Amino acid sequence: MASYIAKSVIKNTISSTNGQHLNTVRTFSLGLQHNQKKTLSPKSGDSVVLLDGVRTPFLMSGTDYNSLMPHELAKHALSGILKKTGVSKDLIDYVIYGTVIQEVKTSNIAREASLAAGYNEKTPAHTVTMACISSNVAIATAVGLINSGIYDVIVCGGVESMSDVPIRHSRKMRSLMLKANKAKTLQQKLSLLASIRPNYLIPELPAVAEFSSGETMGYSADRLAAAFDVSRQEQDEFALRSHTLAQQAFDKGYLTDLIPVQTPTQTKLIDRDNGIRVSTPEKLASLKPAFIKPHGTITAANASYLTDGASACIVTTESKAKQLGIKPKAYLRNFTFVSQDPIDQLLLGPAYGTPLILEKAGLSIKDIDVWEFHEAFAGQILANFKAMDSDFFAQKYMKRQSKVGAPDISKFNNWGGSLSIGHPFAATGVRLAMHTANRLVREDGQFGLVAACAAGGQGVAMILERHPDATPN
Ligand SMILES: CC(=O)SCCNC(=O)CCNC(=O)[C@H](O)C(C)(C)COP(=O)(O)OP(=O)(O)OC[C@H]1O[C@@H](n2cnc3c(N)ncnc32)[C@H](O)[C@@H]1OP(=O)(O)O
Repeated sequence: MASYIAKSVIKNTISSTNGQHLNTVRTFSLGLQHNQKKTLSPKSGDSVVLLDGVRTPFLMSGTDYNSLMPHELAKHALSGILKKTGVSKDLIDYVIYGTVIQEVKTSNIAREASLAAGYNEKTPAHTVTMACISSNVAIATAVGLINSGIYDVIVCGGVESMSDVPIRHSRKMRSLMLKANKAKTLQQKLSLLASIRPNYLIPELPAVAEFSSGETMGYSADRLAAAFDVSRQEQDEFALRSHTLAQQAFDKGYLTDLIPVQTPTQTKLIDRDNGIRVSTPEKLASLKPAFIKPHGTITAANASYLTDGASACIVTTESKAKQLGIKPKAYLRNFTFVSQDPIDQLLLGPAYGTPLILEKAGLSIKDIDVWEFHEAFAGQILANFKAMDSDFFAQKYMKRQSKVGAPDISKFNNWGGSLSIGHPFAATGVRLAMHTANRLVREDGQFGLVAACAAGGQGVAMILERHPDATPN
């Protein structure tokens, strides 16, 4: 790690195909050339950087964040990022914040959470939603605003609370209640009351399902795993790997984006994720299928679970970071969003996004030192690997000449992932970016690739480059 920071560089600029400058950098350590690396830098102007990021502990829904409204949970991340970086609230130009299952009372949760966190009331805030990649959208939007010279310092992030999802009356009951509101006489009110039928009282529960097909994410993942011939054992092994690596990363103190939370109803400080659970192959094998019964292969243990949590990060320019005297974590080099058939390719965002982003950035799979994919389901990750490693898939579905290849597993989600750490939908994007940035430092890498799938058959891929001044804390 120290060797990277101490390296001096000689840059030979070569124009890459996408118009970015692909610089060959000769690196030296203790005066000896030992390595050759390349760096991506913008053609002109400042680089956009991920200054730093934080997240609350991610908790299984229905546990210690039970009593919090989502904006109350989000405020911990929003105040936490200011505390961690020392950036004054008055320097924040804008806030972009994601959420997926919206609390109707706080539809612009970005604003409510900023106010709750004590941000300057003069700082505008808007909410974004793109399912599980909402905080990736927040980051990408910030990069655009900064690159266009509109703002300098933007806070991005996301929150999800699955402990108190909006449960609605049935459509018929809602319509009747609205009519009752307008009824003028007692007789009109009584006649509406008399029209209520027992089935009107059945509530509408939100489902983690695709609107266009009605299929749950789990059901779709089960079909995907079967289509790519991913076995139950492979999925269980991957899930166990995720939990084991997350536990190790926590024990070693690597999860430095984690900030403790004190809720009004809890006396103890919440300072760790509570869904990490290193089990045994036998226990995992004993679990029943959760979605397609009785023959499906997705279980509670090889699926991500319903999670509460919030994240926040600061996106700014390299020169602004320098002016503030803060060492950035990483450069935000490039991103792409992808979209495909939401029925059969719902969860294949990483397979579609990875070759595109590598091409855009002028990199190859071998240049990636750190891989961070969102683990919606173990079967979904392994299906993505198979798709990425298939010439047939590349040619038939992506109209590409050949496969991009699967990630090197020794560089993949080395601190666990959404299966183990949890997946509060809109908060996960920042968690992925921070794991990437912090792993690049600890693992002495240069480029990290973040990718995730999202409802609607959408996905994201992003390239981060380690900042030479970055520290792991
Ligand atoms: C783009 C995207 O991200 S799409 C993904 C969106 N997210 C989703 O769709 C969420 C998917 N997950 C879910 O819906 C739920 O977590 C489910 C349906 C899979 C499981 O829910 P539940 O049945 O409530 O899970 P629960 O926690 O009770 O666990 C069931 C059993 O598995 C066991 N179990 C769960 N996790 C583990 C584990 N890691 N190791 C060992 N056992 C485990 C539990 O102990 C329990 O065992 P028991 O029956 O012997 O008591």
